[in-house]
This record gives sequence, structure tokens and C-alpha cells, in this order.
Amino acid sequence: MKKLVIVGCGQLAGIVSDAIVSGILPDYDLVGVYSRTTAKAERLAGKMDQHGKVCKVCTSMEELLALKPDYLVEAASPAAMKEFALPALKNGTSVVTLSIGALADEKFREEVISTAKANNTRVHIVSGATGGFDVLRTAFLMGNATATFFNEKSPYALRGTPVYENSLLTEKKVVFTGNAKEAIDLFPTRVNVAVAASLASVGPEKMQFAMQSTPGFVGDTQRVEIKNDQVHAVVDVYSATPAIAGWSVVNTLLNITSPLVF
Ligand SMILES: NC(=O)C1=CN([C@@H]2O[C@H](COP(=O)(O)OP(=O)(O)OC[C@H]3O[C@@H](n4cnc5c(N)ncnc54)[C@H](OP(=O)(O)O)[C@@H]3O)[C@@H](O)[C@H]2O)C=CC1
Ligand SMILES: O=C([O-])CC(=O)C(=O)O
Repeated sequence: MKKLVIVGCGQLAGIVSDAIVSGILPDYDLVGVYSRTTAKAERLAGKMDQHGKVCKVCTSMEELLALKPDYLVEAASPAAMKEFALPALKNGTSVVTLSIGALADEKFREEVISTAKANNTRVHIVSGATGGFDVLRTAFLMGNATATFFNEKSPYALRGTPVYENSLLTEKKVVFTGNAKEAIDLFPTRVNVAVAASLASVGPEKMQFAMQSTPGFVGDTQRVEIKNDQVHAVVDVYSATPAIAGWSVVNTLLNITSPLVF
């Protein structure tokens, strides 16, 4: 059995713990959870307890890492990923991350890579709200590739960001264009998906990114397009809720222990 812990006990972490309870991840024991608001970690551990599974509520990362987990699911934020990835990797704990935006910072990414190598650990980048990383990477490896990312959202999903204005409630507008690095700098918790697709292909600075706000739109469209001399691939994913991202963690955890790897 692999020892698993979760950092960040919100919506997406709940999908992973539900998958454990329902038996979809038989190779993992969820041994501990940690969240900024301890009550949320307690709620998740309480659910495990109701199903006869012992899961420790930790009140610090040190306490969580002392459990010597094999894998840590990061479902908190890019800032948390920046804080916890290196200590986890040095602890012998591989990281499965949803907050891939943290890796848009090249210096941090290089530190993560060298720390993982030195400690025989890995960082697994989940497909999140998009996918097709195999085809993106393959098309990139063939050479001469360009890639673009388009995200469509409801204006309500942009409240609290610098691009929000009331007129978005009635007018369709492209609210941001730039590259994936600039996008994650402006929307630190909303475009991890674009950074992930860029890391699988042309990189955060070369991935052209556009975000459109559409009145009345529900959910998200994420459309990645890559072209090289021979290939034109489009990965176009609509999701009504972010649940697909939580399920992509489940998929990655399955792949880690499965004899057949997708
Ligand atoms: N790759 C992808 O395609 C996608 C990635 N994401 C990313 O996944 C992550 C989780 O999303 P989601 O579950 O919806 O978010 P939620 O806000 O529902 O849950 C995040 C939880 O993490 C906790 N948290 C935040 N910072 C820290 C920290 N430094 N230390 C410990 N706990 C922390 C929060 O605490 P508190 O309750 O105190 O706020 C909250 O309970 C986010 O980074 C999000 O941007 C989301 C969708 C798609
Ligand atoms: O729902 C989205 O737009 C995806 C998301 O939050 C992210 O990538 O961080």
C-alpha cells in the first residue's frame, strides 16, 4: 500500500477522498490531511472515520510529512505548492499537484526538478480541466510547434480579479491576451490548466493565452491547439464544474500504481 496525504481540504480534495472511500484507489491509504482551516481537514478525516478508515488531522506540514507519505496530493493553491513542494520532495514524498501554475516560475521549477532528482521523488502534473498532454508533448517533440490556449468563462468566475467590470454581465469580451506565464501571474488560481498544457508543450512564455468572458456561460471551456509541420491537434474540453480536475487526480493516482499506464 502507498501512504497518501492531502494538503488543501476543499472541493477537489473531496473528490479524491470520496474515490478512496468508494474503493477506486485500492493501492492507497489516506493517512493524513492538512488544511489552512483545520475544521476542513477535520471534516474530511471525519468522513474517512465514518467508513472505518484512520486518517490523521495534522495542524502543520511538519506533522503531515512526519507520517512519511509516499504521495502528497496538493489541492490548495499555487502559493501553497511553492511553500510545500520542496520540503515534501526532500522528505521522500512525491507530489501530485493541481496548482501547476507554481511551476510557471522557472527558477522554482528548476529547484523542484533538481530536488526531485536528488531525492528520487517526482512531481506528477495532473491533466486537470484539460487533457491530451501525450499529444501535446509528442507534437512538441517533433519540432517547430506553436500552441495556443483559449479559456471561456462566466463573468461571475472573474469577480475579484483585475479584469472584472460590471459590463461583463451583459457583454461578451476577450478580457485577457498574453502568454501562459502572464496569465497565471494575473489569475493565480484560475489558469493552472493553461500552465500545465504549456509545460507539456511549448512552455509558459511561448503558449499564447486568451480568456473570454461570456454572459450567461456556465462552467469552463479550455481549448488547446498545437501545430507543427505535420500535426494539427485540438484538445477542446467543456466542463460544467471543476470536478474534472479532482477526477484527474484520481486518474493520476491510478496510473502511478497501474500495470497499464495511460
Ligand atoms: N489544474 C487544473 O486544471 C485546476 C486546478 N485547480 C486548482 O486546484 C486547487 C484546489 O482547488 P479547489 O479544491 O477548487 O479549491 P478550494 O478553495 O475548494 O480548496 C482549497 C483548500 O486549500 C486550502 N489552502 C489554501 N492555501 C493553503 C495553504 N497554504 N496551506 C494549507 N491549505 C491551504 C484552503 O483553505 P481555506 O479553507 O482556509 O481557504 C481550501 O480549503 C487550487 O489551486 C485551484 O486553483 C482548480 C481547478 C482546475
Ligand atoms: O476552471 C478553470 O478555469 C481552471 C482552473 O481553475 C485552473 O486551471 O486553475
